[in-house]
Amino acid sequence: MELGGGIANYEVETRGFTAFISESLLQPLVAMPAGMDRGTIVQHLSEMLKCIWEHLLRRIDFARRLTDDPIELSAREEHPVKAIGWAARDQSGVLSPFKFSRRATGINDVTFKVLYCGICHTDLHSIKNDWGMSKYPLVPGHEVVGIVTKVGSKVQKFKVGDKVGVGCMVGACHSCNNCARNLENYCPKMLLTYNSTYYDGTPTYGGYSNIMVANEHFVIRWPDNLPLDVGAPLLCAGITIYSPLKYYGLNKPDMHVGVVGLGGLGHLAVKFAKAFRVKVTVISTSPGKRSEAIEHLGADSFLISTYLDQMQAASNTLDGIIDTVSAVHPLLPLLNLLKCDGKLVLVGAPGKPLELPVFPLLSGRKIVAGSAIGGIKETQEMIDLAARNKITADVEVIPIDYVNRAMERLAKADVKYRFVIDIGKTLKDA
Ligand SMILES: NC(=O)c1ccc[n+]([C@@H]2O[C@H](COP(=O)([O-])OP(=O)(O)OC[C@H]3O[C@@H](n4cnc5c(N)ncnc54)[C@H](O)[C@@H]3O)[C@@H](O)[C@H]2O)c1
Ligand SMILES: [Zn+2]
Ligand SMILES: [Zn+2]
Repeated sequence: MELGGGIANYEVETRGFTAFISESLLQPLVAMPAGMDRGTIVQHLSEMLKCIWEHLLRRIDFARRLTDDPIELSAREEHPVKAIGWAARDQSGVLSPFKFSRRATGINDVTFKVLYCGICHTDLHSIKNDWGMSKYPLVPGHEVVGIVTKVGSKVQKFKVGDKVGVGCMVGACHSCNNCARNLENYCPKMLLTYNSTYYDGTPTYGGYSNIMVANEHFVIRWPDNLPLDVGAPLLCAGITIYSPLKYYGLNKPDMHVGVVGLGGLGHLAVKFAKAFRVKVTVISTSPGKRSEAIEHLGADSFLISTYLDQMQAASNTLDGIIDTVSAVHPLLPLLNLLKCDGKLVLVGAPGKPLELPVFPLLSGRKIVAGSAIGGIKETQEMIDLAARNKITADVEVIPIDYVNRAMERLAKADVKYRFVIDIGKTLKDA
């Protein structure tokens, strides 16, 4: 079609959308294929554009289906809600103030003011790129609690003023076999609270920030009698040990369970196992943690993993072990503690592979397994159970500007047992 001003333009129409091909775009192509007439070139170009249109439309449809929200393929700068947080910019892991934006509250979204956020060792692995998949700037934090400030028109579970939490996930496909079993945590399309790319193409940012926006499916109702600061770590550390205790049948009162690594996850493993009336042995490299484990946390016994006589005497006594250690460590001493059919469940996530000796597995039909957080339904169940049984984390509440020092101390296991950032009172716009 011929438009005004003497410039030839061509029109391509698909599903109600129209694209114009300008003469200037055509020039380089006209020059290339010798002997091809202008009409054929336009035809090829039209086909190409149609393909691109179809592809884009399919992506938009897909994103809409997933969230049921009106999706805009917007750049991150275009999000309307101004947010502040602390981000790592590279694998030095140093965190510093960061301005960014969050999407407006979609029809299925809950927006909340963040009050507290726990510091998980995963945050430390992530800012340091221990697993080789960190994208910067990276705003960590997946033990996020606060108060709802806005809800979308289709939101059913929440209203303004409610206390809520968000853990490690903010998206899943809702149609795969794992989602159908309430195991969004094992959905191949699961989106993490930070370091993932959301359906609109923007990065997800975690809870070391003043505002969160999340689809209500991924928001946890907060029980009235559960304090926010000591409850926040349940959203990752709590569910990460609760889920395998249940799934691997280690929550029966006649069981004897070992807990390896008495940190954020480990101390909650002891508390939940005791709530299940399970016998608990803590296995640690630090003799100094004995009285803490037994007198304070209620463990029944304590082993030092490097004391061979103690470990030998305890061999063949445990039904299962929850291993929360964040660094490479030997598995052989742990496998020897298991009874026949015993299960060693790894939840710690060291950056390098562990060595797995096979003979101790064969001789006792033992199992080495893994587990990652838990589904949303199970997380809600765990939070409600924790509130009923008054299970909370032992925390050191810190201001946001202490976060880099806290990371250094966490790397040395110098915290009892979880740092929690007081975001509400200490994160201010500079
Ligand atoms: N599977 C999951 O879904 C999931 C969820 C949360 C955290 N994690 C991972 O679990 C691990 C623990 O997280 P956390 O927040 O409890 O960390 P943490 O630092 O609070 O606790 C780790 C514990 O491991 C001990 N430890 C460290 N190196 C050791 C070694 N070489 N030998 C023996 N003990 C050692 C420390 O003393 C500490 O007590 C991390 O790797 C984290 O990324 C996994
Ligand atoms: Zn975590
Ligand atoms: Zn899925």
